[in-house]
Amino acid sequence: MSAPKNMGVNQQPAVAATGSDREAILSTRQLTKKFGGLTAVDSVGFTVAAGEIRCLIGPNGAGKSTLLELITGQLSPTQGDIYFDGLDLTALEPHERMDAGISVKFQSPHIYESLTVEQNLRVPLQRTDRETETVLTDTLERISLAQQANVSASDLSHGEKQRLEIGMAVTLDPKLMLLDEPVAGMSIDETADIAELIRSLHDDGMTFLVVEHDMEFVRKISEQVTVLNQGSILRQGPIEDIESDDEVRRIYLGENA
Ligand SMILES: Nc1ncnc2c1ncn2[C@@H]1O[C@H](COP(=O)(O)OP(=O)(O)OP(=O)(O)O)[C@@H](O)[C@H]1O
Repeated sequence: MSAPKNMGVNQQPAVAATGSDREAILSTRQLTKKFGGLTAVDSVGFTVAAGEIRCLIGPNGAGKSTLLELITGQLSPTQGDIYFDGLDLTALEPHERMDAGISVKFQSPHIYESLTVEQNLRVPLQRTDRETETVLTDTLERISLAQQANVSASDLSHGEKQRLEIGMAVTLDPKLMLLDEPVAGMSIDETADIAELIRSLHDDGMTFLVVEHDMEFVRKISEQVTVLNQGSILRQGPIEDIESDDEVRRIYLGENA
């Protein structure tokens, strides 16, 4: 997708270019990140509609994680802008982006192994004025870990740890959740649990941008898919169009479908 035309520095497109008439919640304009001579993200103009689950796929090294890190503010762009929910995020610190309503779950678990499940969920809640006990009860139910509330996080399975970390992000009630390969290394049952969790959060209005290689999982959760290749958007559209696209199959899906 090309960058929206005639857009001033502080404007964002009102409508997501996804074939949907829903409002855009996230958009980037000419977003670029160079590491020395390598352009990891190359002038990406990209829009996610409020309330959608968008999957971002592409070969290893395509720039998917870098794009997420630009959105969270872990990385600063070499060029370009990021707009979220009416705000120009580009110069904001990661914690300010979190306060604006963006939560992230990176690829490797970032939980506190020595704390219990419940204690882990209390950590992000310390920075909010949300009603802690109600949020805790709701979140434990939602991530299906109510029975393990007092279990040490170190004793959880891989899938449970991933659910706990998504739960930690959910306690902040984000408008947009970024997930980097949430089902990597999971069993079929664990993967199905995460798909169900994402769909239930989506039903409650949360927007998702999910980087994933597992196409079975992508099919389960996402209608619109963006394909990144060598830092640029190669294709964007409904999952069935993406899966039948010859070039996408040649560079990526041939091995992963
Ligand atoms: N901090 C960094 N310093 C230098 N190069 C980097 C850095 N981070 C990423 N890269 C390079 O940028 C390119 C894009 O990497 P990125 O991790 O974003 O790809 P990806 O699509 O997420 O890949 P994967 O599917 O393997 O996770 C790669 O060539 C990678 O080696």
